[in-house]
Amino acid sequence: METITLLWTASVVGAGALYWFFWVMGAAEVQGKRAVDLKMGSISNDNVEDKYNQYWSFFRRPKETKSDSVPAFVDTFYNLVTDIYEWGWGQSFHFSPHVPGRSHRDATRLHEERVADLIGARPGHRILDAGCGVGGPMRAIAAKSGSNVVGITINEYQVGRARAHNRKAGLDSLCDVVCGNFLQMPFEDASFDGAYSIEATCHAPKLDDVYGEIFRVLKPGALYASYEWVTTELYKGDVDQEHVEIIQGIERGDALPGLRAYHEIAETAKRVGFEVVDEKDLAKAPAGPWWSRLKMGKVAYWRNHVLVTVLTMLKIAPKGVVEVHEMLYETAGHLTRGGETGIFTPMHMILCRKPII
Ligand SMILES: C=C(CC[C@@H](C)[C@H]1CC[C@H]2C3=CC[C@H]4[C@H](C)[C@@H](O)CC[C@]4(C)[C@H]3CC[C@]12C)C(C)C
Ligand SMILES: C[S@@+](CC[C@H](N)C(=O)[O-])C[C@H]1O[C@@H](n2cnc3c(N)ncnc32)[C@H](O)[C@@H]1O
Repeated sequence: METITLLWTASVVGAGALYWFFWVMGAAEVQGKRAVDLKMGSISNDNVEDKYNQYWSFFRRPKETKSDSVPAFVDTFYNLVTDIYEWGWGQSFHFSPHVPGRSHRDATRLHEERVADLIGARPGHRILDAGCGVGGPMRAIAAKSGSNVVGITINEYQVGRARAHNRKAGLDSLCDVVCGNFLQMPFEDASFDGAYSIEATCHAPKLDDVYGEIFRVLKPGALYASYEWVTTELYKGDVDQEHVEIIQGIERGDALPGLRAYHEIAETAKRVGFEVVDEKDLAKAPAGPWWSRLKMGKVAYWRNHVLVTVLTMLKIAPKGVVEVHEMLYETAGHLTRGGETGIFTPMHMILCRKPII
């Protein structure tokens, strides 16, 4: 083959490989975010480093002084991670039990639809999603049940993303999103027919405050279901240093003011006035391991790391993305260990009813 032909073939193959690496392999498994569109939420590019440092300074403060600043710290966290989550995970920011023979997308949807069944959502109902992210669960629940879902998130950037996804999915007549704090919600008393939260109330410094607010806005007789992040009965923090390190790693990488123990969930629900209808760790057998999706990805993580590094060097992605991506990679390790040891679950399900007085 002539040199010119060789060079020509090499450059075509090289360009094809680069295209595949960045755009095909690097695309989210769900349509939406691509690596080239990564942003840091509503943080301007010059402020990313400061915000990232501000995020870490939270963990250096004594526990008592942290409480008031939690919503702002959680908001900063979601500015930093929302796009990376969407790009590398999808529009639903939660785990689900692995279902043999089904895709991650199906397993995610089934886990969300279970909530609609638990709370008996149906057409005409107004349902609250406390901590809605970019709305993956809200769309699945509205589509399955025909109910109207109102989501609340502390992060303004997520509101924009969620509304855009709702429109694109043709579900904006059923799904609404507001920016606000679920510890002080801008909703009338007794104005919802049902409520749920998926892996969100773990961000509340005091669970009583968010459960109390949800209790207030529900109509008497209405149901509330939640998937909670908790330590299980296997957690032995007083005698096992590895347990402590895993749990602290999860807290640091997921903006948590402090993980709760599984028994605190029903205690809190009863304290604010709910009747507990059911409670179950959905991660327990026969459920497939929720953490397997995190483990499968060594090559994917490496590819993503190369991608964010190159995109940052080219100034396509903002400075700071690499650091945030590294933090998430480490967190994935802690979450996986939490799952393997059985000391942590992200799906401690509780179903409660507001009594009819
Ligand atoms: C409920 C919460 C979030 C749970 C999960 C949706 C996220 C927890 C850890 C995240 C990730 C870890 C590793 C990332 C990887 C390095 C990157 O290349 C692609 C994205 C990740 C897989 C990312 C995706 C979302 C998580 C699984 C908390 C915050 C209460
Ligand atoms: C891990 S995400 C889960 C999102 C969604 N439930 C899902 O499964 O896709 C947690 C969500 O809780 C929201 N959140 C955390 N603290 C909040 C607060 N004080 N008020 C309102 N939303 C909050 C975050 O903004 C984020 O949207």
